[in-house]
Amino acid sequence: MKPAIVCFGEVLLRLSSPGKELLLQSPRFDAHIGGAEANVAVSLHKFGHRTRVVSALPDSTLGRACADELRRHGVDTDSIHFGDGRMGMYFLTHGAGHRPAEVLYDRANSSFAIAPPATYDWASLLADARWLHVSGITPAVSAATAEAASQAMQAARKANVQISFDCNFRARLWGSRSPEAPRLLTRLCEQADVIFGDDRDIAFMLGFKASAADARREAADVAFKTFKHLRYIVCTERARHSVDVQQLTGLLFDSKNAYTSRSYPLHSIVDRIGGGDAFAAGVLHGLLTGMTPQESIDFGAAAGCLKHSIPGDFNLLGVSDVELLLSEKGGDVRR
Ligand SMILES: O=C(O)C(=O)C[C@H](O)[C@H](O)COP(=O)(O)O
Repeated sequence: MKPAIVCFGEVLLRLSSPGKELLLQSPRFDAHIGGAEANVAVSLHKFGHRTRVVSALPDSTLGRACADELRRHGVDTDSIHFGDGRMGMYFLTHGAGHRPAEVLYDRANSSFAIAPPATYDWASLLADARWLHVSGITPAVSAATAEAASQAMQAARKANVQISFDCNFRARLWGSRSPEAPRLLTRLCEQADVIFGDDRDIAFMLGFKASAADARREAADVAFKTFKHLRYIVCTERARHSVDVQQLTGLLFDSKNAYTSRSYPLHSIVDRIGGGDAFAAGVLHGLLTGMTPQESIDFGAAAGCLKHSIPGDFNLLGVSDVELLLSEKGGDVRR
């Protein structure tokens, strides 16, 4: 069996208003399953990897249905703990025109938030793993999940499992624990081989202030000096050209070089939630399959761009879909 990619984080139920409506403008919600690490696991499975989500869900119809949905997309859910607490949820209003999208979290005291760190036996959860992926959302959820994330990463390091960490800063989630965020995020980045984060994340964690025009390179240099296991730091750049057209570019830094992807205009966006996770999964697919850094960032940016065309949090597209975009041979209809 192929070695597994383990993703540790909260699985969420998302309730979004239909179309571009405001919440409860009409009395309906669309339901999707999401969560940063689950999104990465699903996308990596679609790219041909064996993926496992480690998490905690309520032992209820909702919790079981969420796990079923992940399993439907090929993710191994056998290590999900079903216990006390409630389903973590978020409400989403899609953005339109000048109105940004809005996320309302409803996940306090969720099963994941209250699960003690000892819920997870990392030595066995990582025994067949080659990679561990965690995001900065996990330590933001609760003190218990921050400790569990740290234990997961330490166990991975000990077992020679590669680690990626997506900073994913969510101010609304940290709430009153915000003063602790830089220290807790730094502690996790110290274990990572690959960090998804930009100069704002590095500045937030390390108090660094960019002086030159190339803030991202400077931030990457600070990160390489601070985090001894770091091999790559990766981020996206989103430029807004007009109300309706944004542009997405991927950037990957190693300790010496910078690699930049093609820039993709993002118009007719169907659903932008999960675009960052699809990008991360695309870059990880590149690194896991021996692509060069340039090929990896190209694949990641194309995957992130394509996710904007898919409703829901998951990028359900496969390698050939991404390759088609990379080849620039895509057209209106594939026949
Ligand atoms: O915010 C959270 O706590 C979540 O986990 C929900 C979202 O599904 C991902 O965060 C998507 O993030 P992007 O890929 O950056 O759009």
